[in-house]
Amino acid sequence: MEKYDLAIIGAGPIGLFAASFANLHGLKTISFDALDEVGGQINMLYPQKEIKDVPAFSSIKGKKLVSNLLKQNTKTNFLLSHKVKNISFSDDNSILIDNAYQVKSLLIATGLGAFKPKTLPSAINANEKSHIHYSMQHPEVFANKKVAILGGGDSALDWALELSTTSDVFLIHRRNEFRGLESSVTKLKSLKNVELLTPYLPKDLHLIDNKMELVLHKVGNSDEFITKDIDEILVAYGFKSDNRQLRKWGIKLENNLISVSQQMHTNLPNVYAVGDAITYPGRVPMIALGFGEAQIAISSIMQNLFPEKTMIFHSTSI
Ligand SMILES: Cc1cc2nc3c(=O)[nH]c(=O)nc-3n(C[C@H](O)[C@H](O)[C@H](O)COP(=O)(O)OP(=O)(O)OC[C@H]3O[C@@H](n4cnc5c(N)ncnc54)[C@H](O)[C@@H]3O)c2cc1C
Repeated sequence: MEKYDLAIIGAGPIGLFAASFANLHGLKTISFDALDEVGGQINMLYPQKEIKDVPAFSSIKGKKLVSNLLKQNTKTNFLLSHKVKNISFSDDNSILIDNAYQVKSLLIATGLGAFKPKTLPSAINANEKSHIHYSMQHPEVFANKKVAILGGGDSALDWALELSTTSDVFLIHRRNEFRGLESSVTKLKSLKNVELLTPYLPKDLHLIDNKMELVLHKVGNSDEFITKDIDEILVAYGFKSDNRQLRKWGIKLENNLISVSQQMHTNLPNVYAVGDAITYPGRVPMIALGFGEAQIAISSIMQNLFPEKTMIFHSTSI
């Protein structure tokens, strides 16, 4: 049985920062994530976005923020592609995770839950699958190609803008209106290498000689179809998140989010929670706010584990 002071479930931005702050306090920490890479929503949804509201950076690319957070984690043991399914409590109040890891404290930083992309409903064979993508983690795959982006929300618009610098883009949405910034739509409409196709839905896909034909059906008009030659498809239909296990673990939820005290403590002994997984009056889903919650949680955990220690936050007082 592996033993740790602290386990963190979720290696999104908030779990990553919590782990590095735990490193600073000398806590032996293990961090789990269901995905095969750290970075949570940033990595999956907007690695190329210039984030402008993280303190001390006038602007920082999502990907860079995640790699900076990872660099601060010199001592964390990361266990990726591991979705935590079970937690149970021993008589000494230690916590068993998936019956293999024994920890003194647990920090839940699972965001809205383990997420999976909403996939294309049409039947797709294995060859075609290799041309269908659900994230922009590797933008180089699309460079100098014809790319169909499916969807009408923020991610579809951001990805279309990003790829318009390197590729020919078809942005395909089932409605005439997009659910995102009007300025992004105006900008996309002005670009020669971007075609907005609305209201269309993908109907069929053929892969012939490594070239794909995407057949589109005009919504509301049963016999109007158009065909586009494309190289890659980027699906931006959003993600399904699953945090059902929280209920199973006995954690008190409010509107499917975890209720916490001001110390980020849940209703269970030695179990804390931070980031988009939690709720309290006035909370907003922002990275900087989650970083502060991580500091509160780790400080509470330190005080709980080592009550005899005086927590020194700064050696000089004012
Ligand atoms: C398109 C978009 C743009 C955004 N832009 C900004 C912005 O500019 N500025 C800003 O401040 N915020 C922004 N946000 C919000 C920000 O991304 C979130 O507030 C932040 O990601 C929350 O971090 P988190 O670590 O709490 O959760 P997440 O990033 O959701 O990470 C949670 C992690 O937990 C893992 N997980 C879940 N369940 C389990 C399990 N059972 N076992 C193992 N692992 C599990 C998941 O796989 C995931 O990696 C944006 C969000 C979106 C969608």
